[in-house]
Amino acid sequence: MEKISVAVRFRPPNPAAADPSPGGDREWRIDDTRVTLVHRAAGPLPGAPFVFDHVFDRAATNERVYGTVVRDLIGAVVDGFNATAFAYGQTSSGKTFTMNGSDADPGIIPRAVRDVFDTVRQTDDREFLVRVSYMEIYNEEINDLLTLEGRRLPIKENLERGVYVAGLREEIVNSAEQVLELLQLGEVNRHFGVTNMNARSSRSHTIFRMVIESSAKNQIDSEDPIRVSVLNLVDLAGSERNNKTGTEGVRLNEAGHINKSLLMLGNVINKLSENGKQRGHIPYRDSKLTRILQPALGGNTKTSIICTAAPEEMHIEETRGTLKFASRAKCVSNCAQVNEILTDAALLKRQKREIEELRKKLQGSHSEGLEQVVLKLRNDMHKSELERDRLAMELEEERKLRMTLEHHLTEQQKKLEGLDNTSISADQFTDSTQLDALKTPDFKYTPDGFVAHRSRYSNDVEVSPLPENLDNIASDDLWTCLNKGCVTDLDMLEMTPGLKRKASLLQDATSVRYSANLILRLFTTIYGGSNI
Ligand SMILES: Nc1ncnc2c1ncn2[C@@H]1O[C@H](COP(=O)(O)OP(=O)(O)OP(=O)(O)O)[C@@H](O)[C@H]1O
Repeated sequence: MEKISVAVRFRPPNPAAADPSPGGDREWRIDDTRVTLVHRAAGPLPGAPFVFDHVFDRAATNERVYGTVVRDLIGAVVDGFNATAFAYGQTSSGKTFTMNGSDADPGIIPRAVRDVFDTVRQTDDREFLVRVSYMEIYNEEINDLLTLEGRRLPIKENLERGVYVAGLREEIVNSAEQVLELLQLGEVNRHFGVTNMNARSSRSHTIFRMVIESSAKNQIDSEDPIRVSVLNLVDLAGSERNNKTGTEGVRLNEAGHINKSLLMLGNVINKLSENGKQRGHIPYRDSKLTRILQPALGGNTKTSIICTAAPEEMHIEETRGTLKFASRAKCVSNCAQVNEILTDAALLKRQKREIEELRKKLQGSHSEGLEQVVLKLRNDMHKSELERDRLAMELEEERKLRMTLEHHLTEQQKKLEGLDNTSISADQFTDSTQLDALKTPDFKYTPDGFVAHRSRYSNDVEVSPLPENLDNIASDDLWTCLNKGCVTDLDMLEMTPGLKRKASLLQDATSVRYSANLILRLFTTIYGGSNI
């Protein structure tokens, strides 16, 4: 953001007046950048002095005014910034003199035109295309000053061009002389009128515009954007009081339009000068002047205002009004930036370059450490994933083992229940031999048969500790391990003929009990007793 630059210029006392001296008791005193109303005899009058960026007295030449206020804008315009300079002030205060000047002392416009071409010539690395247009706003209508056909031109607006005057002629120019010739043509078409205050009074606001396009001469690098900037040099019509100017008829009508549009300009400046929160809506659309100047007032433009003032005491109130306007304009900020137009290819190339720059930054010393940290984290994460998979596999195997053991347990329990429910009565047997065979051998006297001594079965079963890893032991070994102390000692066995079916029933029952017992212990050892 940068503030609008504001200068005040006092013209010499009107040489055309009967008494060319300022006259009266009061006068404006200039002290560097301060302007104070003083009484010639009594000194400063009540009221704070006005302070501006620059103040020029009657002795100031157009050359000095241009060099102080406008020259820097020309360099900026050639570099791609928009710029606007305009003269504001009451009628006959010296606006046209400041903008156009005289043969002896050319004004801002001819000086700016020459400077633009000089600067373009000095810029070796770019190619330029310069176009000019010249228009006036007369009675709130826009006329093209470079052609008589361009009358009542409409203002339009779109995203690409912003606010523009449709149908305005733009001449491509390549020298200052060419532009100055066009300007002379425009002056012929411009509305002037005779008033009591000015023999050649501007009855319209004029806007001379230079559009400057440039691109890099060396097109090897297609990334270079095209720059398009606009320089507006504006000579406003002056506010006037009818009783002073003595206008009537056409002139009165013109004066009404002039005063109204200047009032709108004042409103826009007032709004823009207010604190951001209170500012609210800016009434740019209330007049054609403020619409066309919109970018210069709070927009993307470097702007300088030269407020011209008359020194005579009879114009003190008008001058005070001009100084107040200038003071408010000083509070307005613009935000100017280089206007670049990128082709698609240029845009792509620019983005690629930005990515490359970011990548290089990442590879910088600081990011090297970061990359190592990232690498380590990635390795750690990979290890964690492997560990997670291994645990998942182990869990799955344990689950399968548990299911198998549960299945065995269920089977064995079923068998046990089957045995418990088996009650054999003596009636079921056809002879007593069969019945005897079911009796405990120890209590049966069988002199000729083999009797297996079962006394050992009453001993407590000694169960060996379970191996930690069941998979490492062959199933037979496991069985031996599990049944240590329970296996029948064959040497101790006395064979006895008996009822095979019944005997096998008993043997099965014994075997099942042991198996169930062992599986139960196995479960208790693996999962803890509560789960079973
Ligand atoms: N700084 C100056 N030095 C010498 N003469 C000046 C100066 N300023 C203005 N004049 C003269 O004063 C008269 C009025 O000036 P000018 O026409 O520039 O006023 P203006 O503000 O453009 O008026 P209007 O608004 O009516 O067009 C002209 O004769 C002009 O030559």
